[in-house]
Amino acid sequence: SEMDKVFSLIDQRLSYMKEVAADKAIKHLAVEDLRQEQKVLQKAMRTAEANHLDADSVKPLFTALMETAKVIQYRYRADWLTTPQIDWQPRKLEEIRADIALSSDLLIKELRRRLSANIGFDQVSRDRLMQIVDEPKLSDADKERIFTALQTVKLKAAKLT
Ligand SMILES: C=C(O[C@@H]1C=C(C(=O)O)C=C[C@H]1O)C(=O)O
Repeated sequence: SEMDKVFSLIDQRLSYMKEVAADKAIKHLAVEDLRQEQKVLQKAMRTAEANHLDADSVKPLFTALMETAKVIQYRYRADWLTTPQIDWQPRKLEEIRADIALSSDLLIKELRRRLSANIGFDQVSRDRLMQIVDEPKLSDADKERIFTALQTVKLKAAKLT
């Protein structure tokens, strides 16, 4: 439903991580790419600013999203050490990253819509997040981190002129 849009976009962003992990595993690349993380964070803050959100307030959210993105990748990678099971062809990293960026942009726009309608993140919405973000490699504690970070996102303060 409309109320769950934020959570399904977060789930969508996380759903790309198995494919990212597979491409990196095949190429023997590290999971963590700090240069890319810097880019993702900068872009999220710019997009937030353009969407009337407080740019600094999206930092904890994107930090939590990138942390959980790495958690998922590390867990798949660990599994694949003992039971190699990449019997499919992942897309190139740049292609997957374009999809990830699209999910991030849509998430920010949806956050703006939601906060502008004065809909926040209460206990009921926490339970919805727990249900909708159903990435098998994430624990409830991982999801709880995302929820806590979501609660700090705020609209830009109105300018006093
Ligand atoms: C998803 C990736 O893996 C990690 C997670 C990132 C993210 O969530 O945006 C960015 C860089 C990596 O540290 C990636 O490399 O693109």
